[in-house]
Amino acid sequence: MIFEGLSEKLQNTLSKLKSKGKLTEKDVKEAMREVKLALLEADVNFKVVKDFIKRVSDRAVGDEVMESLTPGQHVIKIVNEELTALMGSSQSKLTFSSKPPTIYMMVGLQGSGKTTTCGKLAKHLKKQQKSPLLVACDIYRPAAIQQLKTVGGQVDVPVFSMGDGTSPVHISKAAVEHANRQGLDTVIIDTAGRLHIDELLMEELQQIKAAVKPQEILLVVDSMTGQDAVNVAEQFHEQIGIDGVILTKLDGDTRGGAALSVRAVTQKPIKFAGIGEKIDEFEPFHPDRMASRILGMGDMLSLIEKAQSNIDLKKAQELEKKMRTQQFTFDDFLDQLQQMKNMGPLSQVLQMIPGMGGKQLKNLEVDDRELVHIEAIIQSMTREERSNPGLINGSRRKRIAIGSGTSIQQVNKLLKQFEQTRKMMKQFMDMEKGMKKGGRFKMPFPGM
Ligand SMILES: Nc1nc2c(ncn2[C@@H]2O[C@H](COP(=O)(O)OP(=O)(O)OP(=O)(O)O)[C@@H](O)[C@H]2O)c(=O)[nH]1
Repeated sequence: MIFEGLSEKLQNTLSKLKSKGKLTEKDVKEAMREVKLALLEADVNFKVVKDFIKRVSDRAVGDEVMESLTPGQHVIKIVNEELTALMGSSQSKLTFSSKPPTIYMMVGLQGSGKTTTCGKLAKHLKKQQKSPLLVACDIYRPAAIQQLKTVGGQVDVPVFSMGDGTSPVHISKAAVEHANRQGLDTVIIDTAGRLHIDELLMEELQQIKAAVKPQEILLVVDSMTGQDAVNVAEQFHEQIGIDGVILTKLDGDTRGGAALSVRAVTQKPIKFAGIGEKIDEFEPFHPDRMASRILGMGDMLSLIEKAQSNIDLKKAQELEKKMRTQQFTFDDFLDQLQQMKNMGPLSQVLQMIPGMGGKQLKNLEVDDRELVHIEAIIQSMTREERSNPGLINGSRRKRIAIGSGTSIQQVNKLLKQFEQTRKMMKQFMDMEKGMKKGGRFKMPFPGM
């Protein structure tokens, strides 16, 4: 999970301060020592840590404490703001060229996740009503061209390739001409990677850059490599000049060092984060939300955005009506489950809820497999049973358990949970009715 160790340590340290009505200089010093250790252990660049601690300490002593905050909360606020600033303050969006096609040149070491990320970026652009073209310029790794074609197929984006017998400079120029002819407005060039930075690679990248004058050169780095990722970024930037960074594998067991130092070291923004192997597991990088996630303050905004892009509004309205009239059935429940699954693994979704970081999540033991069981149980019910669960007597329960490959206990548990959810919804709806009208965010799925 992203920043798990760092999150836990920072939260522990800062929660000690939270409850204190008054902070002594010693309290702050001690907390900063712990924050420093936590950051170093998370593999954050030493100089970055030093500057960070200095800024936070200066502000903790110098800034006036807001009336509404305790001194402890004030320090947490400063740490949150400084973590955000460290990662770039605000979201840095992709830029587009005024004269299409806009060309993005993707660079990075072998295995960083470049090819996969090209596909993810293409899908992201498609969602913004763009028509991208993927270009296969990695002619050295035997499977790279085929891999890009597969990724292109997955996202339904054309892939331009001239095989491995033509120079990448020539391929990229021809691809831009092709995009022009076909009216494609964005071009994503997948360049070759190497295990280490070498002169030949850099020369080739410089030549492609000179030939197609990309709008942005985006460096793909593997966040699992920590400090190395930052060194790689520094070298790429020195030699070819990059415009932004895409951090991959933030879902892995990363300590977070790369995410926290790459911006400070290169002065180039992190534009996107890869958070899983699947094409959809990709999101714009928001420094403020990431900082709140690290500090266990949750990330409600990302969650709401995810819900908004994955949940069918019309269905949500119908559902609300059903909840009000207590007609919510197992079919609706299944529908909700499926929409929720579209939002990504449950553990990731829950992590965005304030207070759901680290330990709490572990205690919950969220298990996506359980969702699969629930789905199987509902699918083994007849249509009548789904709309009228009261019908499900002992023998029906047995049949459903056998049909879904689960046990009677699991079926019983689900029936009970369903009944509770229904009741809870009723209460929730009644409560809402009693509240004054306003633009509230409606809970999109049951039980949360
Ligand atoms: N967990 C996780 N895996 C990722 C992510 N992005 C890419 N990967 C995986 O990383 C591995 C390497 O990805 P590729 O896209 O083949 O890497 P590449 O950088 O194109 O490699 P070269 O073409 O050799 O330069 C693959 O197994 C991907 O599925 C991510 O965000 N999270």
